[in-house]
Amino acid sequence: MSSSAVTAPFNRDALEQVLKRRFFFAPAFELYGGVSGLFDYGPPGCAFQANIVDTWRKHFILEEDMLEVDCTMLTPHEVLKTSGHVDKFADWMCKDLKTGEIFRADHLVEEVLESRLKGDKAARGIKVEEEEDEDKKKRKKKVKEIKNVKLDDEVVKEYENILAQIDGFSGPQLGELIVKYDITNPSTGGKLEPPIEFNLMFETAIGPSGNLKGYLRPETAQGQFLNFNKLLEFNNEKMPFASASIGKSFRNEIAPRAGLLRVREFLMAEIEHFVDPEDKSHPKFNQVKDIKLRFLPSGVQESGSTELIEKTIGEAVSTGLVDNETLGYFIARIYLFLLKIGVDTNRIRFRQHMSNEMAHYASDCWDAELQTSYGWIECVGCADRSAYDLSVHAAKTGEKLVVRQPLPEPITVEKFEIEISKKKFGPKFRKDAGSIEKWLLERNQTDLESLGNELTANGKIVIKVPGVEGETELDTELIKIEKVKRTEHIREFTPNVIEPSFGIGRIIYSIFEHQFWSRPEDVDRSVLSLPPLVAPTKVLLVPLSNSAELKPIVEKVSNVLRKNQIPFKVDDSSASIGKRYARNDELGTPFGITIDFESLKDESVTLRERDSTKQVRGSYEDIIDAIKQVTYFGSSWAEGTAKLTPFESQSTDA
Ligand SMILES: Nc1ncnc2c1ncn2[C@@H]1O[C@H](COP(=O)(O)OP(=O)(O)OP(=O)(O)O)[C@@H](O)[C@H]1O
Repeated sequence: MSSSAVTAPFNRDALEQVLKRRFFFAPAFELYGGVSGLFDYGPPGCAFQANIVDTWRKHFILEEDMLEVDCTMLTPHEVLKTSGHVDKFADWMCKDLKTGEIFRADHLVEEVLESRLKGDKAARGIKVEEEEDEDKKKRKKKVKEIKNVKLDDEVVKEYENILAQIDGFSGPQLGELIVKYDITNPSTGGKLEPPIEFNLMFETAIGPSGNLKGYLRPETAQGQFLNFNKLLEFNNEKMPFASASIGKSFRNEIAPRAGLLRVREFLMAEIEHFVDPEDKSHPKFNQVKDIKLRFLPSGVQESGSTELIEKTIGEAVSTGLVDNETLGYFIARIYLFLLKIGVDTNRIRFRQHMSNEMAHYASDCWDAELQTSYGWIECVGCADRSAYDLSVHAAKTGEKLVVRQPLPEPITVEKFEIEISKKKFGPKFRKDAGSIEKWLLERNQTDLESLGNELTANGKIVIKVPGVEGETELDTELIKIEKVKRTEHIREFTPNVIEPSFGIGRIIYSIFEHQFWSRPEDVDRSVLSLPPLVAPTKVLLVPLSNSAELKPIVEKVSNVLRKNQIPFKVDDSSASIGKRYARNDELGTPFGITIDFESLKDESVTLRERDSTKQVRGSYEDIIDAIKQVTYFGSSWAEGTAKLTPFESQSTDA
């Protein structure tokens, strides 16, 4: 049973208590008061995460023959400068002039406008569903903003319009909104400074001299790009291909919040799929084309709406809503993965980045967002990053990051080429000769055409080379730029990159919310309906009593479970069987095996299913086989246990 089948409203407080009590995760360094945005995973959290990662590896890496790499988290400054992170990986923050309190500007605008809209609804007598978790209650007490004030209809429209596009505003635009709507520190009403940029990377120095500046990586992608040539060679130069990486990333978030949803250190799983820019079709697109998804296109958001459009991924690609087949293929595969690990199908949407939100080099970008009690949360990003990353690293290092493919037929091309008179260059420019030469050789065809035209017209060109003092003048004695005809046998191109990027912690937390419910007969008995495939422990082994007589058969069943590599736990405590099962329902353990005195006679045991509490009986070997079928081979409970005998005579859930 999934939570969607249960009528009781979701109770975040209750979920948080279970997650804490069962040590799925907890604030790190709690003994020292904790540090915002840092969390430790306990045993069930670790096992759940490991199973999700294992499923991810099988679903993506195994399925697509991807090449996994494990690159370092410490990254030199130069790499992240080239990738653009040093200059642009920032969020906008604003400071309360008086108290020094710091807010992330877009989140502040969002929260304040949302709370004003709620107040407006209340004033109009419209019922608003309120989350009543501790965190929110505390904040509500502090937030002076939330008043039941009716707003003008026009203002309501403006607010809704802004909220629909909240991810797309620049810092100065957020500053204007803060002034226009008189947004202040929600807890004190204090005035705020205009938003300023805050770079999210943790800076450090590599080595004892302190001379080599570095950062903890904010994503795993750069290591994959830098190993492109080695990976292409490993792949026998075959295209397209994908690399993948799973590892920690670090972001110094301005205001970590909402538990695992916004943290400062988190596990990422990222794919870089390298594809021919002239052919972004995907050979397996047919397999997914009929999958129906819910889309929130950029145009809809820009018109101030959040209405979802439902269509198949095939239609989305053929109508141009999603830019290309490969991007569409990954969107569908992301969806299937999320379903497999326990995300509720009704609470997934794919939101397109608006043009002002998308990186300038990206050609299309969609986020898989999951609905939680904190709103819609981006859990997977899926972007077509074009040739940006490989191009900038190639330009910086002078190393070609390209694919070379033999052409079926030779072709004749006309190209601008530059000829440098090295004999004259050295003596004339001395130490700068290398930099100037490198700069010239990095020019693309458009640059060369205009430089060539200038050289022909004026007999010289004047250029500014970074790192070379003043301007550099070059005449026809030093360089020639001419259009030449050549026959080419090889096509050389920089691949484009489609990048699905998963935040494992955000997905984990969303699944907790999607699969948490309470038994209708007793609200204090909560269940985490984690799919057997990813549940931390698959089986709870429960001897009916702790009589020594049952020990040998418990040992026997344990050994077979161990031999089959099925994670299990024995609970031979003196608590009632019902209590023992209730504990494990909270841990998401999908199956229970009860061993009783009958088992001594014929080695039969009872198998209980967590969600329905249905039971079947059979030999322990058949029961373990059924567990294997349901857990690892996709059988339903009914299919997996078809050969076993329904067992109803005694309820173990009492
Ligand atoms: N602070 C964070 N805590 C947990 N997960 C994160 C965090 N930042 C990013 N992620 C995860 O990494 C994935 C890829 O990162 P990406 O750079 O696309 O996120 P982002 O657009 O910066 O996220 P946001 O806009 O929410 O800050 C996200 O989809 C998300 O699942």
